[in-house]
Amino acid sequence: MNNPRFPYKLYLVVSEANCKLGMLKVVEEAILGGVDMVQLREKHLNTEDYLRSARRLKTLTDSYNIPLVINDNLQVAQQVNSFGIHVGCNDIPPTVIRKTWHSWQSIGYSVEYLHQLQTEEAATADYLAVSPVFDTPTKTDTVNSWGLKGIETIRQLTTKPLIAIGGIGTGNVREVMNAGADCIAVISAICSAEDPQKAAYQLKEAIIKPK
Ligand SMILES: Cc1ncc(COP(=O)(O)OP(=O)(O)O)c(N)n1
Ligand SMILES: Cc1ncsc1CCOP(=O)(O)O
Ligand SMILES: [Mg+2]
Repeated sequence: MNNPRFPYKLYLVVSEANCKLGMLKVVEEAILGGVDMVQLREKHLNTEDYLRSARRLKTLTDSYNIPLVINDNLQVAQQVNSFGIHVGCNDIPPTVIRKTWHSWQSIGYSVEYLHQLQTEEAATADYLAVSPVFDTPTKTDTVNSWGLKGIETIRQLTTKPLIAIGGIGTGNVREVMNAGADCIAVISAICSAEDPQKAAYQLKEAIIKPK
């Protein structure tokens, strides 16, 4: 499905720890391979170190005109003037972020429970993440794996852009898109690849060329 409000198809989520080849190298290669949105997700850094890392990454993503999203930390997101912020059920609510966030800045919100779709928080978000689609060792503090049926259900209940995340790779990306996702977000499929550019290219091809 092509959504003019959300043109991004392949969304890379990174942290220094997840990128054995080095985060900046992985991100640059992934952009060259076709990634069109990047999120910095550092779960264990203090705000000062998170900000330092975010500034370095923003310089790189800006040089390719690729939007940068900051996970969880509004202070870091504001200080680097990021394109977006991504939050979940246990983070700062989208309605609170919206009060200080520029209208052009994007808010992503993870959907872990169906009832979230009826909330002001989901209504305020610019896009929703179906989180996680499949079980993944990369994030284990999850409540429910939606599966393909879950994407189909959520697709019928909202017109917001849907990002699918969790356990997605070249082997299942097409069925995830066919179930109704607008965009695929990955960590290990690119960050753990020996050749991140090739991995990104293959994912993007599978996303944009339906078979
Ligand atoms: C694109 C995207 N989707 C989902 C998540 C998960 O967010 P959250 O539920 O807040 O969990 P943490 O990432 O903070 O552990 C995400 N980060 N990005
Ligand atoms: C951050 C996040 N949110 C839901 S699943 C997940 C991890 C996705 O990692 P992978 O692509 O390696 O399964
Ligand atoms: Mg979070």
